[in-house]
Amino acid sequence: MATSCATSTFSPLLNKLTGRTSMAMVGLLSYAPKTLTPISPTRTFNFISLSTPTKPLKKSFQEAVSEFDEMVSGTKRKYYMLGGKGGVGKTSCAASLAVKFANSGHPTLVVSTDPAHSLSDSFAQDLTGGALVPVEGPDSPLFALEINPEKAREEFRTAAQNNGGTGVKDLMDGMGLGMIAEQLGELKLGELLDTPPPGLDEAIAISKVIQFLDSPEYSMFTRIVFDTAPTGHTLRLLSLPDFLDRSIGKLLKLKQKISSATSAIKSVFGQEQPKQDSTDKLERLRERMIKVRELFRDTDSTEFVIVTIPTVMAVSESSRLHASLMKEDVPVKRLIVNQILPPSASDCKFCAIKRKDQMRALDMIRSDPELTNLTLIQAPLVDVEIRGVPALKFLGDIVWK
Ligand SMILES: Nc1ncnc2c1ncn2[C@@H]1O[C@H](COP(=O)(O)OP(=O)(O)OP(=O)(O)O)[C@@H](O)[C@H]1O
Repeated sequence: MATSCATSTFSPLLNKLTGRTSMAMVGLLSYAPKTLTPISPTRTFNFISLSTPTKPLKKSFQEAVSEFDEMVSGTKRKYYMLGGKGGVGKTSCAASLAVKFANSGHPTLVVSTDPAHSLSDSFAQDLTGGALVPVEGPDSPLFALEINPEKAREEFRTAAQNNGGTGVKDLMDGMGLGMIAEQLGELKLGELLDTPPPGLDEAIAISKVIQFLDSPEYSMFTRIVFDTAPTGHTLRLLSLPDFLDRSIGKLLKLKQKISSATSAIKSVFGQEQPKQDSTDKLERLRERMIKVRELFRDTDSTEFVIVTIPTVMAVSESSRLHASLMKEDVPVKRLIVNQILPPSASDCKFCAIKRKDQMRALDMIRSDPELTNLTLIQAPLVDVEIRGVPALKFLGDIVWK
């Protein structure tokens, strides 16, 4: 008997047909447009059964559990960074993890450092503004924060310029020391300031969170979940703290040289000393960058969770991401494979072909030397958009077990 792929009303029938009782199974892909009903706490969500895989799977994959007990245990603060290719479901998985932590008793903070924020969309709540916003719904406090990358970038630019960029060059030019400034040109400071390297905004966003976390307002949070920017950004971010550390170090050294070279002139002409305040600001930024680097590598408190989908392209990118994370000594244990289709029990050719492709991608993961040892978490493709706390709770209860 043929079953349709168009609606979710077939679940009981399909379960009967397949003899499956553990999970409701729904049709996934409809060629007809589908009207989404608004999400309410009473809404029943359906998802895809994966209880009949086509091939025997290795233990961790078969169980498909994230070992959430380990993630939730202890009150010492832990950081989870979710990252992967664009559009694979990083935000949905990060937000669902944050909801799950909060419902498990952890005061939780979820932070978006992706310049293209989608946390507000995911929680169906306005979280913009760069300040902590309480998320309504979970049992324990859950706050969200979308960092404004433009603001963060501006902060760096101002601090750096006050300390050794154009400000210094102008000062030196004004004192007839332009030659020295040119000789120092090889430091490429102007370039750094005028065109900040990609990933800078995210690095500053994370460093900002670290700065916040020292304040009493943030001390209650025992779980911090980062929804990070897509892979390319994350990779650049990883090498960025070192780069910035070096660059800011150069700026500070340059400033030292300049202040000693010009001190005599300044005393003659009565020029103002550059403000100590801005040097402190730059020095603090440098220290925070070092903390970001340390945080990313701290196996006791931090874990990077890779999110992917079962396509050859996404798996290849995840493999490269994992290799880069390993190279940078960033701890990774789990890989979420999101949006998995069910075995095709219907006569829907599209679903069958799509599923076959996905199985090939899953085989790739199993044989990929970079990914094979990770705990693989299967997240099904659900038949509604994951939006709002009830939907995130639903997804979280499937993914984080
Ligand atoms: N398991 C799932 N089942 C159904 N829809 C999903 C699932 N996971 C994610 N989605 C949907 O896919 C879309 C993209 O998800 P999301 O925003 O979480 O991805 P992302 O990786 O954070 O994207 P970006 O890289 O653009 O930030 C959203 O509409 C989300 O609701």
